Amino acid sequence: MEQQTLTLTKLSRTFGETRAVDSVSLDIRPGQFVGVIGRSGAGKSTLLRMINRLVDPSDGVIRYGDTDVTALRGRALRQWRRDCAMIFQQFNLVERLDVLTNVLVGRLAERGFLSSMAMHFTDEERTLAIEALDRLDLAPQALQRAGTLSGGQQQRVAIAKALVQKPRIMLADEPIASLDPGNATRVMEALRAINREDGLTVLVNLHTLDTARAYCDRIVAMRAGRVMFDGSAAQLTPDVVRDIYGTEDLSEIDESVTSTAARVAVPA
Ligand SMILES: Nc1ncnc2c1ncn2[C@@H]1O[C@H](COP(=O)(O)OP(=O)(O)OP(=O)(O)O)[C@@H](O)[C@H]1O
Repeated sequence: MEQQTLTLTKLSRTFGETRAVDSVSLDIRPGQFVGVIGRSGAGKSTLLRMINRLVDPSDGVIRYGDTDVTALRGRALRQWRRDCAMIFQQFNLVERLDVLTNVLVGRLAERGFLSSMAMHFTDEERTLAIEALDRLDLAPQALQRAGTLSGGQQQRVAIAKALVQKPRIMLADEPIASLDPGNATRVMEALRAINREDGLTVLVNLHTLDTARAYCDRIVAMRAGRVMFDGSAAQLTPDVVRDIYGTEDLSEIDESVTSTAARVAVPA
């Protein structure tokens, strides 16, 4: 499916006195792999949630090509949410259902209410779901209950579920924050494979700086709702890191950046 540039213009969201996102402007070109980093509370989740309209902006505009995403309502808004699939830290699967059914639930966004309720899927949809699972090395687990899989496997099921939605953008909100290093690496590699093979734009919030450096073409760093840095991993010097994390003490930076979530091995 043809992809367009996602443009955020002076996008803001306030919650009471808190400016969670404060006048953020970004252009995200088709096929980019963008990592959003910053301390807890910097506004990363709010930014992602505004893009798929789970949270409404207080101010500013989101455009996708010629479409004013901020103005979408009803059916057009549902279509947009299908166009930008979202992966969450907590996987959001129905644990008692099997893996294949969980993936097929990704197709429900296409349907009217009644056919969704019936949970009836066509052979074509089942094939699509199995192909997506196979890409993520999970076809053998298709009939297993989702709740019996490891966290990393569940997150890859969530990615398969997002893929059958046939999205144009993949948004991932701290997708590896609850995973051990091995599983975190597999999930990041799955996102990278989808980005490279399908040319899908990926926008991922990450706690860990080394993960962002290892996987992202472009790193956007936020602090107190604002973009502090926007560039490549190579441009992310220790001085910039100090600015982003707001401390002079580099050992404290290492602590805050690497200890709260899984560390990911840097691929060769
Ligand atoms: N629904 C809400 N109601 C009130 N305040 C909120 C709400 N959502 C976010 N905030 C506030 O907005 C600011 C940004 O939060 P956000 O979750 O976007 O940051 P984050 O960088 O994603 O942090 P984390 O990594 O902890 O998720 C924080 O001060 C947070 O407390």
